[in-house]
Amino acid sequence: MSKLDPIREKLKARREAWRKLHLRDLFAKDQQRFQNFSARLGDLVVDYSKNLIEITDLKLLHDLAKAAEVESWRDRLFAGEHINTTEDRAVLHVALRAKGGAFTDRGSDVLSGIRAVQERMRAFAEQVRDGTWRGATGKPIRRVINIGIGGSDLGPKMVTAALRPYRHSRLDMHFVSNVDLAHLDQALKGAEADETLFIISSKTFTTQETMANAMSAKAWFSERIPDPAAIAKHFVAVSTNTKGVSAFGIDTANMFEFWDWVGGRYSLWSAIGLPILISVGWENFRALLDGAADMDQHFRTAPIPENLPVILGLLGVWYIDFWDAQSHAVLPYAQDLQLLPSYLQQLDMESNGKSVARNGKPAEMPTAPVVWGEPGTNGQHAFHQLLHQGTPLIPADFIVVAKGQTGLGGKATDAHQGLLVANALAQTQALMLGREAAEVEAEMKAAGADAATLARVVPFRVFSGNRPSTTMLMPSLTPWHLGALIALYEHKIFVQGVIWGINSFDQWGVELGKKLATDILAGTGATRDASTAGLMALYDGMKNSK
Ligand SMILES: O=P(O)(O)OC[C@H]1O[C@H](O)[C@H](O)[C@@H](O)[C@@H]1O
Repeated sequence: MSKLDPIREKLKARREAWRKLHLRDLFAKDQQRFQNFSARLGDLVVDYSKNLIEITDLKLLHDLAKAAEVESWRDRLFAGEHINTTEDRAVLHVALRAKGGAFTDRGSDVLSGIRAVQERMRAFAEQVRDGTWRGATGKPIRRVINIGIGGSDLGPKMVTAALRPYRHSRLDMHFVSNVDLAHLDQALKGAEADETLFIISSKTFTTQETMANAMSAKAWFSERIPDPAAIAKHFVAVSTNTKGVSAFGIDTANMFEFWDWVGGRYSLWSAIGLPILISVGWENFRALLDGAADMDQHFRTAPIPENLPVILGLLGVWYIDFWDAQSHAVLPYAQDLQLLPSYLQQLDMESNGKSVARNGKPAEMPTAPVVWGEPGTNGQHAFHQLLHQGTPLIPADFIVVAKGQTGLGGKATDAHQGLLVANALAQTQALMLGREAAEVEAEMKAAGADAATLARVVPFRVFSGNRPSTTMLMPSLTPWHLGALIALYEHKIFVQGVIWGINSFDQWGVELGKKLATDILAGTGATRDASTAGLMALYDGMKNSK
């Protein structure tokens, strides 16, 4: 029996008690509910009062965190212990953004290496930005194409998109991840070889898709500029694999290094962030790191009841383990955060999408949810129907930014932003309050509806309410706020991994498919089962048909 079990039993009982509770009543009863159930880091405010919790529930959840030793696991992470046991690695992405302090792996300092690479990245990015980095024909770079996948794509792509107003106007940023050649084709459309910089980003420098895209990019480039010496001006690499980079034909002088203690999905703070740095410049990149560093410090020092990542982690555990929630919606009310949900899909689902605990036994409780979402208000006109009236319980994060960043300025920005924020708040209110039959009836009667119409329509216009949401509010989407927000999710996911007793930092689940794809390419894979054999035969026919 786990020492968490007695607390879990109490939480189960509380979940039963909730069958008679409604958030509408709790808000009516407690004028302080917002103050009691919100926390902040600086001006990043997290309002979790519209969640299905009372003080009793929160206290039990805090007990759960304590019993799972969240604080000691957190300290082990920051101390550089090899908590990624299956790969025997430290988990030190926090060192990449640290403002100072001491971070070691196997007793050696890691900060000096981080600073040295940051200096090289900064110098290189500065040259690309100010135009002193010249291409093969002496022109400055206009297009940057990052070739990478998973963690070597999603983080830099999401952040570069989110920091749109901070981007360098001459530099057009593209991200190619899919091995479908259509993706590279799109990025190369209209590109001039002598004005294009390719960043080949791969921790391992063996990832099939990235290597295939990098080879094709090199072939495209060499067709246009056959001089082998030109490669050094147009191709740089970001990797932990020096040999692989040299073998590919990139001068290691043009390689930006990182280390095995940086997990792919936690790597945007490392040299993998080079496209971000090139696009927004050092000051803004450093502000992004600072936001994350400040969240790290908060995570390290804030007591559990005020600790944002712990609070969010516990709320997720509450819904997944005790309310049978299977998904979690991320709804940024900021178009520039449109890629945040897909970024968080990898962060959360690749970290905690596991069913074997650290001790090699089956996990005791359900683990990571399906993470999904779209920017508001778009989602309201698509899937919010299900959030409001569907059968599953879907906790949702609403990310709200007070000031818009359109650059159009003036009244238009204010008017649009007013609409956007009103919609975000209205959604959380509607989910929480719901709408009872009596209210619907009264409104319809006042509008002149007869008894037959009421009978036909009222049940369909009822909203149960009592549907949980968390609102994260910030003044504007600055690099600092974005850094803090990403680190908040990183640590939330870590807290959940600790409570579920799983290692959030390996990803064995992605291996089998890679191996089988290799077998299928080699022609040995189709013999394993009739479905694959049948599909292969059809595929062979289709690809050869005229
Ligand atoms: O950076 P790379 O070594 O090319 O890896 C790219 C990605 O592919 C792997 O399969 C993992 O699932 C990801 O965690 C990783 O980010």
